[in-house]
Amino acid sequence: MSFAGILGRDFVGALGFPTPQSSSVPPGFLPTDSQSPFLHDMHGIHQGELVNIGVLGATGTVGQRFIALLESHPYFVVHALGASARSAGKAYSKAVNWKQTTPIPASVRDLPVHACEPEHFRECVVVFSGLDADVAGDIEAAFRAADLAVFSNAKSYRRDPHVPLIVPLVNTSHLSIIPQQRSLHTPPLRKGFIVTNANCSTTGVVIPLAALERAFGPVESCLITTMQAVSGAGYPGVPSLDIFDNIVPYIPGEEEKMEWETLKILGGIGESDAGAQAFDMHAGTPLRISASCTRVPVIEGHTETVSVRFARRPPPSPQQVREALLAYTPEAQTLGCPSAPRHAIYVHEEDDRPQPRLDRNYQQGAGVSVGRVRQCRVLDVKFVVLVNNVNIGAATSSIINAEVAIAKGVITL
Ligand SMILES: NC(=O)C1=CN([C@@H]2O[C@H](COP(=O)(O)OP(=O)(O)OC[C@H]3O[C@@H](n4cnc5c(N)ncnc54)[C@H](OP(=O)(O)O)[C@@H]3O)[C@@H](O)[C@H]2O)C=CC1
Ligand SMILES: N[C@@H](CC(=O)OP(=O)(O)O)C(=O)O
Repeated sequence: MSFAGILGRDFVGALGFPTPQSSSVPPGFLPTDSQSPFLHDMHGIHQGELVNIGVLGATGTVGQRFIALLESHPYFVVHALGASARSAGKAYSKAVNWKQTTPIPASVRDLPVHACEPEHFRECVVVFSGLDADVAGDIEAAFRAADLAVFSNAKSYRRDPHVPLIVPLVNTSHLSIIPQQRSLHTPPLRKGFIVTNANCSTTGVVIPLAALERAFGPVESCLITTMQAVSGAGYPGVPSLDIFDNIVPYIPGEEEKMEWETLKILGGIGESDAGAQAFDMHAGTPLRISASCTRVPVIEGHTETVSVRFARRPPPSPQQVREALLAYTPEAQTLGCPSAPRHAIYVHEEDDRPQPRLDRNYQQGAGVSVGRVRQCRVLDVKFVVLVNNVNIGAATSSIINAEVAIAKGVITL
């Protein structure tokens, strides 16, 4: 663990940004390093410096979570809001059907909601998008063309060969493709780009898979079954008469997304003969994935059962897997990003955890919880993972991605 990690928390704590629950922290895992001379620059931000951000789709499930999470952010300040023509022209508190457990932040209540046009966001450095995927494509392209840094939750650009699909606890190295993305525009963009997050169920599974690949080398096969919360479908989402007392064994497009997104995220970036960068889709050791996705009567938190086979023989034991998950430290954490969880993966020893109601707020929904790590009689090892679909599955991922982009100088202020 570098000293940036602990300084990040001290810096954040000093600014009043909520720190993760210490009761969830595995014993013996906290670094003990002390002060560093680099405190002011380690996030790519000078202490006291603020960054204006905009939220597109600000009235939706993900948009509301952005606003709730950013209320006490140490340097991001919500400056401009956008939504559909139904909401544009109204004060935020009048446009939104607020469903968060904390009140609408006072600084946002009276902000006007604009149409999603770049001219209203000119003073923003970063734009977070929680737009409906039906409209996100054109709107996000217009914002990028206006030289804005866009962090999107929508699926529209995830397959684009020049757009990184980043789960911030896994593949922040993929930000290296941004200069190529900018260069493809005429004239080349100086600041604009699009970074997308993954599907929320993909996010939940790639975090433990990345930890396992780091410790034990490539995973060869993976079988996943999801039990996805209704909030994944936005608001009002699945009708109550369809989901009470029920399980729906189909979520359109979800299984396909999980199966290919995982390959882009866990793959590397290679260089073609012509010198262009390209995602290798886990080509070195092909990873076969089969996902089955279901909708269950849970409000927030997707639960997934995962079975894996490793390329390496003999495979690691369940105990070695537990230790590797617990030890996993993503780059976002070592960079000291304020919204990164202190511990990416909590490993439960209890047989009846994780559970969505009990575990979805682990590390403010920024980490994932794993349990029931055990031998698999068909593949090698199996476990259960719980991911907060609205936090690290959506809004928190975009926020950490933007923090990493600033820390690495991809966004200059
Ligand atoms: N919910 C989740 O757990 C996850 C969601 N996502 C993705 O995030 C995105 C947002 O999802 P979610 O918040 O659930 O969706 P919601 O349906 O709750 O919100 C959609 C937002 O898009 C806005 N919008 C709709 N049409 C237009 C338009 N024509 N022009 C401008 N804005 C428009 C809405 O504004 P208005 O209120 O004015 O209609 C609203 O703010 C989607 O792409 C989704 O696939 C990704 C991962 C997880
Ligand atoms: N489809 C997911 C949420 C979502 O919107 O996914 P995506 O961003 O991949 O369309 C769910 O229902 O839980």
